[in-house]
Amino acid sequence: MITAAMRGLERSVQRRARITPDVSAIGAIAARCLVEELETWPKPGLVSHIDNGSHVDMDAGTFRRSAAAIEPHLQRLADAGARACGMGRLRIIGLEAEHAMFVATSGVNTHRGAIFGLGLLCAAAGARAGGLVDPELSLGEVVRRLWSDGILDGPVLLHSHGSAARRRFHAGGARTEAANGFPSVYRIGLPALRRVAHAVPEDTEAARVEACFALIASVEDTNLLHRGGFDGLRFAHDAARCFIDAGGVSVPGWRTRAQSIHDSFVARRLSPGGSADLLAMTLFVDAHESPCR
Ligand SMILES: CC(C)(COP(=O)(O)OP(=O)(O)OC[C@H]1O[C@@H](n2cnc3c(N)ncnc32)[C@H](O[C@H]2O[C@H](COP(=O)(O)OP(=O)(O)OP(=O)(O)O)[C@@H](O)[C@H]2O)[C@@H]1O)[C@@H](O)C(=O)NCCC(=O)NCCS
Ligand SMILES: Nc1ncnc2[nH]cnc12
Repeated sequence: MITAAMRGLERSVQRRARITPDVSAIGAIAARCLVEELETWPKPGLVSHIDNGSHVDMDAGTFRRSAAAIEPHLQRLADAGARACGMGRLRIIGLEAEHAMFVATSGVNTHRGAIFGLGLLCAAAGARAGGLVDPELSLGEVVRRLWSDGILDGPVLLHSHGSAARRRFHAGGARTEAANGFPSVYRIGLPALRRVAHAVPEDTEAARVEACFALIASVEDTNLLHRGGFDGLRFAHDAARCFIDAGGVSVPGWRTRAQSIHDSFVARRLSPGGSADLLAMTLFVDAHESPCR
């Protein structure tokens, strides 16, 4: 006999199933988002399946190998989230993922920022799929509630380009973004992605390009600071903002304009790697929180 309580449980499980995939699928979804980020063009200064942007030491193959190598670790982070692990355990898995990335790329840093941010979102998706948190909470909010103290108290990398840029320019970088629940994803990336996905559903790449430019226009990207200082960051913000304010991908000829901005970043050796990571995170959150998928 089905009781009212069982019916209520069934309804709540169905509602969660609509927005929460199986824990075992989370790593594969995350890796797919990394590949979708790569296969987005034009992305100012960044590597894609079309060209290497402002980079001489990596290409699309390097990024594909990196994404494949870190996928099992992204899944381990999801499993750890489902087991209610704390930041100490997540950090150990994150460092093992970084090691796997460096082995796969022969020492090139392709995805350190993505391992950190996307990894935390995978752990949050695991916690949500495992029923440890309110299923209505966004993934960013789960990260903020469960791990923000551990994120901010974690050991500082003394020798990364990012930490040098943060010391010199007092930028917040990847940790601040994560500890605050990924405001750039929720306030900038997702609205831009969904605006275009709604208007032009057949061109998913256009939606990713719009989200990428919107992110570059506002993120305090430590990679841009590392390569171009304040002037480089300002140039990137202004160029991307100009593209979005002129109508972005809704205006005919947008690809040519986007390509010329891409060329102007390459001419200055600028690379917004943090915004690329945030694009992958935007795609991941969209895959988990879009009610109609
Ligand atoms: C906590 C860490 C993230 C520490 O890293 P770091 O001290 O370096 O901190 P950040 O500068 O804040 O950023 C780290 C990377 O995050 C990306 N990023 C930059 N700005 C932002 C931002 N505003 N918001 C979010 N994310 C951001 C960016 O990653 C991308 O760039 C990388 C390429 O960098 P690099 O090699 O330096 O640059 P190149 O230009 O290629 O070098 P050259 O050619 O000039 O030589 C690439 O990885 C992209 O992903 C920042 O680099 C974290 O690393 C840490 O502590 N990890 C330990 C594990 C852990 O705690 N994990 C938690 C659970 S998963
Ligand atoms: N496509 C890309 N190009 C350069 N740096 C990146 N970091 C993450 N994705 C990137």
